[in-house]
Amino acid sequence: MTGAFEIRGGKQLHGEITPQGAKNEALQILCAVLLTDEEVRIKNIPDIQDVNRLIEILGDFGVKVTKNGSGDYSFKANEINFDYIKSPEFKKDGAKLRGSIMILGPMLARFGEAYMPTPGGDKIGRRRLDTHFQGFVELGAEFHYDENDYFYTLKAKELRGKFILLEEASVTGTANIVMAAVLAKGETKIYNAACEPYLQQLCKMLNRMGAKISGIGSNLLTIEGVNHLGGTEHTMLPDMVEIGSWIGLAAMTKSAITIKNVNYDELGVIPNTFRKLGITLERSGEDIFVPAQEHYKIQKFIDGSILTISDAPWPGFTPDLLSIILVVATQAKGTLLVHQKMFESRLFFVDKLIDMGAQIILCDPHRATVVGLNHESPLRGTSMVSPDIRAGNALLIAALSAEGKSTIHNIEQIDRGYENIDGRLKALGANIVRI
Ligand SMILES: CC(=O)N[C@H]1[C@@H](OP(=O)(O)OP(=O)(O)OC[C@H]2O[C@@H](n3ccc(=O)[nH]c3=O)[C@H](O)[C@@H]2O)O[C@H](CO)[C@@H](O)[C@@H]1O
Ligand SMILES: C=C(OP(=O)(O)O)C(=O)O
Repeated sequence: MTGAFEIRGGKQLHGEITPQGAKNEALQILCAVLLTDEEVRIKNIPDIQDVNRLIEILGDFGVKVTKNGSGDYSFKANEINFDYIKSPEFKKDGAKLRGSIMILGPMLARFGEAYMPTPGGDKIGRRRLDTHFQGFVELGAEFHYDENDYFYTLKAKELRGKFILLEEASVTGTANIVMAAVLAKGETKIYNAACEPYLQQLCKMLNRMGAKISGIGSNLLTIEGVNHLGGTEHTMLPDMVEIGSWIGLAAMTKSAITIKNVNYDELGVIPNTFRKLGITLERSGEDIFVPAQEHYKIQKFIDGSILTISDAPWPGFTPDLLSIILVVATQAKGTLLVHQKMFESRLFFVDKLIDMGAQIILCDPHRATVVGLNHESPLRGTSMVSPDIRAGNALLIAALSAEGKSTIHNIEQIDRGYENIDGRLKALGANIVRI
C-alpha cells in the first residue's frame, strides 16, 4: 500500500477548480498514436499515474515521445520495438493498467500482430474482455490466450470489414474494434457500439487522421477502411468524472464552488442527476457554479416512490460517478437507492461510510439504500483504505465533510486518476496533507 492522506474535515471550502483532461479519453487517444508513422500532438493530457504509465509503455514500444509543455506531448510511432513487446518486462508493465488493452486494436491493424498481458485496473468485480476479442476475430484475426501466462496474442494477415453486433456496449471494446477497423479492407459496421463523448472524440480524431467513420455519437458506427492514416492534433475534453465529483464535494461540504470550463453540453445526464439529489447548480457559460447549501432534499419519483439512481451505458449515467452519488446522499434529506448494475464489487466501500456514521443498507452487491442525515449529524473522521479509484475519491469527499481527522491509505488508487488532487483541494481551502 502506497502513501496516505490525512484530512481534517468539517471545513467549508470556496473558490474555483478546473477539471483535468479526461483520464479515460486519454487512454484511448494515446493508443491511437500507434496507428500512424506520422506525428500526433495531444494536448490537455492529465498528469496522472495511469496515463503516465501508458506514455512510458509507448516509449518502450519505440514511439518517440516529446513533451512540449504541461499536458502537451507529441508522439511519433515510426519504429516499433517488437523485442520489448514480446519481453517479460512488457508482461509486467502492460498489466499495470486497464487502458493498455487498447494497444491491441492499433497494433493488429497496422502490424498484423498484437500482444497483451491481462490488463490491470480497478478490482471492482469481473471485467471480461470477450467483446474485444470477438470483434477482432470477426474482422479476421486469430486469437490465442495462454492461460499459464495470462497472455493474449492476436495475428492477422489481413483484416476484413464486416457487420459486427457487439454483445455489450463495452467502452474500451468499441474503441479497440474501431481502431482495428479503420485500417481493415472494406466496410465495417459496429452495432451496439458504446457512444460516450470520449469515443466520439476518438472517432473524430481518427477522421482527422484520414479515417472514414460515420455515425459518431450513435450506437451504429460505419467505418470505411483506408490504407494509411496520417498525423493530427487533438485536445482532451475535461474529465466528466471529476466534474461530478466536485459538484458532490461542494454539496457535502456546504461550499460555494465554481467548476471551470466543463464543456457543459458533453455532460449528458450528469448535472440533472445531481439536481435530483436536491443540489442546486447553475450553468454560467462553460462553468458550473454550485452555491453553498445548508440542506439538499432528494426528489422522489412522480408516483411518490423512492428515487433510484443506476448506471447505464452512455447516454445513461456513468458507473464511475455512482460512488460519489452514494456519498453525497449520506448527507441529503431523504432516501436513495443506488443500483450499480455493471460492476459486481464496486459498492463494498460503503462499510467505511457506515463506520463514519452514514445510514446505509447494502441490500446486495449491486444495491445500497442510503438514508440521508440532512447535515444534522456529521460523518465522523476515521482511518480507511481506498479500495478503488472512484471509491477513493468518494471517501476523500466524505472525509472532507466529516468532523475530525481521517486517514486514507492506499492513495495510489486515487493518484492513478486525479491530478495533484491534494494541491487542488488545498487551493479550495481543504486541510489535507500527503503523508
Ligand atoms: C479505461 C476506461 O475507459 N475504463 C472505463 C470503461 O471500462 P471498460 O471498457 O473496461 O468497461 P466496459 O464498458 O467494457 O464494461 C464495464 C462493465 O459493465 C458491463 N456492461 C458493459 C456494457 C453494457 O452494455 N452492459 C454491461 O453490463 C460489462 O460486463 C463490464 O463488467 O468503461 C466503464 C463503463 O463505463 C468505466 O467504468 C471505466 O472507467
Ligand atoms: C474503473 C475505472 O478505471 P479503469 O477502467 O482504468 O480500472 C474508472 O476510471 O473508474
